[in-house]
Formats: sequence, C-alpha cells, structure tokens
Amino acid sequence: MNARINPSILAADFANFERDLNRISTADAAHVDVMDNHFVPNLTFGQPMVERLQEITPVPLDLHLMIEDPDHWAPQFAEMGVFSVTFHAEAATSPVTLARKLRERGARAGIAINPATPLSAVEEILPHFDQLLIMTVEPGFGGQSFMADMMPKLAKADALRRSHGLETWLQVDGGISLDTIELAAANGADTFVAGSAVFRGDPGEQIAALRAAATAAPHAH
Ligand SMILES: O=C(CO)[C@@H](O)[C@H](O)COP(=O)(O)O
Repeated sequence: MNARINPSILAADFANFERDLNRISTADAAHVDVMDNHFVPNLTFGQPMVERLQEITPVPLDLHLMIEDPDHWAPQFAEMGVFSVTFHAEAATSPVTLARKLRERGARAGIAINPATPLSAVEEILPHFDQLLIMTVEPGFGGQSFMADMMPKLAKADALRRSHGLETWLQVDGGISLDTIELAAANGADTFVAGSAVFRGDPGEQIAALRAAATAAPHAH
C-alpha cells in the first residue's frame, strides 16, 4: 500500500511557516486547513496566506476548505496552483459542478464528510472526485481524539471504490498518530493527515514512522 502522509500545518508554528514547511519536506503534501469561523467555530487562513504558502512550500499543498459557500470560493483557491482542494459535502450546493471547476483549474478535487454525515451522501458522486476525506474528529481544531467509530464508514468507502474500479484516494483527518494510523490503514485509508503527531516531535522522523506503520498495517487488499 502506498501510504501518503500529509502533515497538517494547523499544528505548525504560525510565526514560522517557512521553517516548518521545510521541516516536512519528506511529506507527500502539506495539509492546509482553511476555516471561516462559520462552517466551523475557528478561523485560520485566507486566500493571501494560502497564496504565499504556495510560493514558499517545498511540498504540494492539500487544501481542506472548512468553509461555507465553497461553490463560490473553492475555484479561487484552485487557481493558485495548489495540488488539491477538498470542500465539504455539507456545505456545497453543486458538488459535481464544483469538482469539474477544480479539475479544470488543475487541482485534484476532494470531497469531505463530517462524522455525522453518512457515506450515502457522496456515494453516487464519488466518481467525480479524486479524493474522499472522512473526518475522524469533528472539524475545527487539532489535538482531538481519533474517532474509531468512523472505521465502518471508511471500510465501506474502500469497498465502494474497489467495486467501482475507482482510483479515488481515501483520506482520514483527525487524531492520526502512531497509535491510530494502523487501524485507519487496515480499514482502507491511503492518505493520512496528522498535525500534532508530526509537529510534536521531530517532523521528519514522525513522517517516516507514520508512513512505515501505515504501510505495514494488514490491509484488505
Ligand atoms: O481538519 C482538522 C481539524 O479540523 C485537522 O487537519 C487537524 O489539524 C488535525 O490535527 P490532529 O488531530 O492531527 O492534531
């Protein structure tokens, strides 16, 4: 299994993004949590900030938009040349049209679902997406506990993509650490967002350890 590790810069030092991005240069991508204080009760990065991060990052940017009205805002983020843009199913009005717009602008298109949102909400539209993000915490803050009860949903998503021959990546986000990554990998995740677990220790070492643990996990296929 090809395990991708995307550190969340929500756990980086906000006064030292250039230094901390360089510390995760062995990661597959940097996960950037854009929060608008409406869709979630927290406020992080706006467009000028993401634009600047895109200029200085040594790794691709994986944007996670926890915002209202992604139909309006997401294409503008995609135009910055970022690697991927993921928006929430709960917030979008026309997700398929939006996925097409993101791809037209050169970004991989991702759709995210909150813990309370069932897989059925995205089942039919999954073929239009490059990535499905299954939240393993309530979105909004880093440092929360991994919700193991999301594993049946993850396993179902994995079975669905395999039965339809889809190449959709399955991303998990929230509480991913050396204690939880194997369980997520065993249930079908291939892309892992980790904030605290990476930046709490030596980021390079943590990335390598997380990748090795996910790769070694017994996997359904
Ligand atoms: O989207 C979010 C939180 O809403 C995440 O990306 C967190 O930043 C993950 O942090 P840890 O749980 O790994 O500390």
